[in-house]
Amino acid sequence: MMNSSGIAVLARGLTVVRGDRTVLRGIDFTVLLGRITGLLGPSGCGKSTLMRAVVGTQAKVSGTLEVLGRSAGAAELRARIGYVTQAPSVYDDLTVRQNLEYFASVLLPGHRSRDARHEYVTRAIEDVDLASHADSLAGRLSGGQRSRVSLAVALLGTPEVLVLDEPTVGLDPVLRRDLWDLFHRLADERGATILVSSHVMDEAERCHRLLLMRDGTILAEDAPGDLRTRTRSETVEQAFLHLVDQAKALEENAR
Ligand SMILES: Nc1ncnc2c1ncn2[C@@H]1O[C@H](COP(=O)(O)OP(=O)(O)OP(=O)(O)O)[C@@H](O)[C@H]1O
Repeated sequence: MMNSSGIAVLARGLTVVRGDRTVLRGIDFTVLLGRITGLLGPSGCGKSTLMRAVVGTQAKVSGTLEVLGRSAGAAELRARIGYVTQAPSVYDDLTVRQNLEYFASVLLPGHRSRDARHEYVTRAIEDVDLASHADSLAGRLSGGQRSRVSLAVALLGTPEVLVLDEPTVGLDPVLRRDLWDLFHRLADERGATILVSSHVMDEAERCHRLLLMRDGTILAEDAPGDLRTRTRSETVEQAFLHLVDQAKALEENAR
């Protein structure tokens, strides 16, 4: 469902404390509807924490965080957001289809939903290109295939927003390319909004927009091309390093 603002996620002064650390430090950003936004930054900078806040599973969140015009974590958002964590959550002793049928029955309970469930399951399996493994036990799949089962679970019920935490880690180049093609199909054909994290900078070029993070802050929010032009860099990686150096210089001057 579109809203008139064109904004899927809006954060203002978003702060998250984990243990005794302030992991997100009063950050502002927006994620646009129907676009692929890449969340990039080094390990430990707060990408997963930001995603958990967006899907509403993170404690100690303060500031403004709205998703599809509602407060993040609101019960009515649950069916409208698909979330894939870094650890694939699939049952090894069930087949691919059984895994999806189980999650579909949680999403759409009751015998009246049986036909819709069947359609969702079949479509999700096809989306992630696992039709030939639909009857294989999840425990016998490769790592990449298991992560695609997790992605299929997130695609059930055609959510408007997909939050994907490093979905391409450990995948070979062909599978990575296929997954990115799928993300673009989901955005172009279904109007899905995708927030996807990665610490591989070459994946940045595949996104419509980028949020570059460093140490709990947003360094830049821009389209890859604009970011390269603005920083006079040839690659997003160089742009990122340029912005890190700039931020460090500012910090030192402020001391
Ligand atoms: N349960 C926790 N308690 C306290 N601090 C935590 C907890 N979980 C994570 N952190 C800290 O929060 C910071 C951000 O972690 P987060 O997982 O969001 O980073 P990330 O950018 O997703 O990293 P990666 O790319 O390695 O997954 C890290 O410095 C981490 O040590």
